[in-house]
Amino acid sequence: MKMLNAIKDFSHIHPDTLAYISPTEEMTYGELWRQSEQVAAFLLKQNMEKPVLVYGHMNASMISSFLGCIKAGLPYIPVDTSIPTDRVLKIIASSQAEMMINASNQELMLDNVAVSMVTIDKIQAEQILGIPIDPSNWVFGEENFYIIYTSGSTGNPKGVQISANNLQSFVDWMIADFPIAGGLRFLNQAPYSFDLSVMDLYPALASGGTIFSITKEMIARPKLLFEALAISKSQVWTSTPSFVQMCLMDPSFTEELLPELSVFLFCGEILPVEICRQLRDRFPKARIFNTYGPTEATVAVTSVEVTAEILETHQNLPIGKPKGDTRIFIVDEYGVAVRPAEKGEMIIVGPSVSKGYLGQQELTEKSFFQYEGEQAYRTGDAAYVDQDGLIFYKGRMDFQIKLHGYRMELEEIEYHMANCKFVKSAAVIPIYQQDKIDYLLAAIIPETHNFEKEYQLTTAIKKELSEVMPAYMIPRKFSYYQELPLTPNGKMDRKKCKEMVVQ
Ligand SMILES: Nc1ncnc2c1ncn2[C@@H]1O[C@H](COP(=O)(O)OP(=O)(O)OP(=O)(O)O)[C@@H](O)[C@H]1O
Repeated sequence: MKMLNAIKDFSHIHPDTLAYISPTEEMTYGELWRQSEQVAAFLLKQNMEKPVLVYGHMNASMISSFLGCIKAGLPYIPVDTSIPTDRVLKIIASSQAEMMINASNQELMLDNVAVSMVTIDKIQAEQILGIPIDPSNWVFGEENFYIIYTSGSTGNPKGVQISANNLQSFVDWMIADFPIAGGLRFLNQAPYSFDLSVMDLYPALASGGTIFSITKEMIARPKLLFEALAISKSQVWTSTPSFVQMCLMDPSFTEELLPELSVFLFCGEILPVEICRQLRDRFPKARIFNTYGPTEATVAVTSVEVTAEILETHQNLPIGKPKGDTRIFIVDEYGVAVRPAEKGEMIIVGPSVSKGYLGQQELTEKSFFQYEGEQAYRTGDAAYVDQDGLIFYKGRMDFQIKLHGYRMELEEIEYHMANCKFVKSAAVIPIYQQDKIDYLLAAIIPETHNFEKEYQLTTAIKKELSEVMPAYMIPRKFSYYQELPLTPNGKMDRKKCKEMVVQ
């Protein structure tokens, strides 16, 4: 595989360059290559065929374990320590994994499970023969490189299989179409079980860059987070919009904190215009990109640079245009292409589309198909294309709700709310009575304001909303909070928001 060969060459020429830094650990390219050889040799000795679970949270040895699995011809499944045990068990059952590498410093107790656990220390302590690993063992072509589990609407995790070819197509695009020169520092916010992390991990390693990780403990304690950012020397920022929004709440989140930052890459959620305006003010030298994609098409497949002109001319930011090797069609409910500017479901066709969900034939057939000899995926995301060929995301089809007979999208309401003068961030929650939605409730982090009473603030927000949306879409009740919960992946946690507001 081209990418793995690039990492190999770089490790041999620059063994002392840092591949990975966290405030508690460092790992050079030489060490990364050596440790991954040991992991591979250990795995080859076990003579296994099933994917290998790699458990941990932002540990350097997670990365050497990933590469070790790949060199042994086995795909890996990243499992972050924040994933509840019950879900880990479901992932083990679904993947039929026989081995778990524990790269964390904490023990994981799994009862009655036929999976062998091994720590990195144990692997390193073994006398292992067979190094260097012959590249003929490496994962290759359509073979699976990693399997990332997404939650799926049923609550049962779905294992998205990403092949070496899928990943290579993504990495080639990142390096060719984004300002990612060799040897940059990449900030890593997303845990490895979330595919947004792939956006920093592999472009960094494939270009001789360095990954700087921030842990969930830091994210939970802004003081630690800002101390880490201050020493990170980050040049490429990759995160969800929700995460950067949290950072923007602190006035010290400016160019002075991160003087070398040159690129912001966003993915995973709607990127509000207001966030980009603030970023342009605070980081005037940095370029901002909005990218879009589902895990099923390898992280991201569209992109747009959010320039001053785009910001001036758009109230809703586009998600951009597809990468060169990929086509996106917008189709109606019968699968027929809609007319230009009409809304429909996005279908992604191209070499980074996954072969499907591991061991779930029926689910795979529902969402994946072949189109003109290429793999295609029904995203479940609504969108339209404007006359310049820019795609605009219009929410998830399954976030569509019906209230008093009107069909509407919760994300669209949230989007308009986030653009209101007095709103920093908002989640819109449908409140049910029996099986029917009774009304909508908005959970809001307000901007600083001078209203004496909350109802005055509510009136002002409702007035602003009435200028951009019909009355039936405006939430009936408003609640105000200091912060709204995020998922471990850094996206807005709608489930927790709901629990919070209906208490
Ligand atoms: N730039 C973007 N703007 C708006 N929405 C986006 C953007 N990028 C991604 N998304 C949304 O995120 C979805 C992909 O996210 P991901 O593959 O992580 O799965 P998820 O459904 O968010 O999470 P999970 O299935 O694990 O609960 C896309 O289908 C889309 O709805």
